[in-house]
Amino acid sequence: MDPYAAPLEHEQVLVRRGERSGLFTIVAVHSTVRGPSLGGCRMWRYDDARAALRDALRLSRAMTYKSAVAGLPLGGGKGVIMLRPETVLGPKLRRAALEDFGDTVDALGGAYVTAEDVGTSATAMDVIATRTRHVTGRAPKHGGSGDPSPFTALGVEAAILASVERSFGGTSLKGRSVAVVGLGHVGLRVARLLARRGAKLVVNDIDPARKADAAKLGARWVSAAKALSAPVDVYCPCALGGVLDHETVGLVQAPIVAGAANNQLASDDVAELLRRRGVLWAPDFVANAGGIINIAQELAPGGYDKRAATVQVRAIADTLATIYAGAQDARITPLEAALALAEERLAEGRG
Ligand SMILES: NC(=O)c1ccc[n+]([C@@H]2O[C@H](COP(=O)([O-])OP(=O)(O)OC[C@H]3O[C@@H](n4cnc5c(N)ncnc54)[C@H](O)[C@@H]3O)[C@@H](O)[C@H]2O)c1
Repeated sequence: MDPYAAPLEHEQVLVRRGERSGLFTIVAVHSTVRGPSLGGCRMWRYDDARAALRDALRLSRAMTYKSAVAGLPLGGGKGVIMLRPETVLGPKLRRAALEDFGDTVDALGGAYVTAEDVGTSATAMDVIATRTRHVTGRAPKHGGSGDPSPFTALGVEAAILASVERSFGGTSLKGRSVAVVGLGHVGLRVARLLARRGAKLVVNDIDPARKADAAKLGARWVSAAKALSAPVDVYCPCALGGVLDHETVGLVQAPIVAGAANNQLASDDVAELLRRRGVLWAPDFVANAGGIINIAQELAPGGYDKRAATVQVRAIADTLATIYAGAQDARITPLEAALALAEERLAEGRG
């Protein structure tokens, strides 16, 4: 059985071949129960249409849970512009594909609102905005909130503080050690925030060019394998997903895992393996919601307000504390507690 199979429980899935680019654009609207479905537009190479559709289905579902747990008045959706392995993406074709995607978004009449994701940027959102008004994450000069990464990083910091408080009884990071893997847009910012709080850092990135950043932070550079099994207080995955599976979970020495990466668990049952090992895992879709919380502010009646966004992002710590307490009371994993909270909020939306 395909371990990554996506259940079809969506409200709408629209697949269109773009009239300008000839490329397939897909939008999956998982839920609009709490509000318009919001999720990024991924421009990515796929071997076949099934893989592209599966991505849209899985990621849109995850967005429903992420926004519900964060208490946002939003549902979950996701867009995909499907490139073929052989597609040569010059500036003309890129623009044509983004315009085509804009038409697909517009055809949904506001049920889906797009944002940036892997392969797209604030500039891409400006192109999409020539075809539809259902766009967020545009550059600040266009009234948007720009790059979401600083807010995602702030949310991960809040998640780490809540986890440290739960495990050690205080939020001070002085003398605490953290292994950050992936020093990209989010990870490097997280590392900076933690260094400022006095944490000792162990870091890794697949890209050796990041060693200079590590040196500036006074962080110790180790291999990815060493970072995973480092005897630190917190393991903070900020690269790609699937890092914790049935094999790697046994290597984790840190009592806390909290990071930005999406889909950290290769499968949901890994959450129970972590619990049995006494590892506190901050569900990824709770810890990394800072970016979407910030973007949601663009849709607020008064328009984008950075200060309000910051307050809401910091509240990820409170959400996580509630999830941890609920998990302990019910003797379930933080993942199950987070999903239960999401279901509760979805039920409120339906009621
Ligand atoms: N950017 C956001 O606002 C945001 C929001 C929510 C979730 N996320 C998730 O957080 C993660 C990081 O996002 P980002 O925007 O910083 O991406 P990014 O591409 O800027 O950074 C990822 C970093 O990880 C490194 N990397 C990749 N594979 C690696 C590996 N196997 N071992 C070590 N390092 C590796 C890359 O070299 C890069 O420096 C992703 O999983 C993303 O889906 C990001």
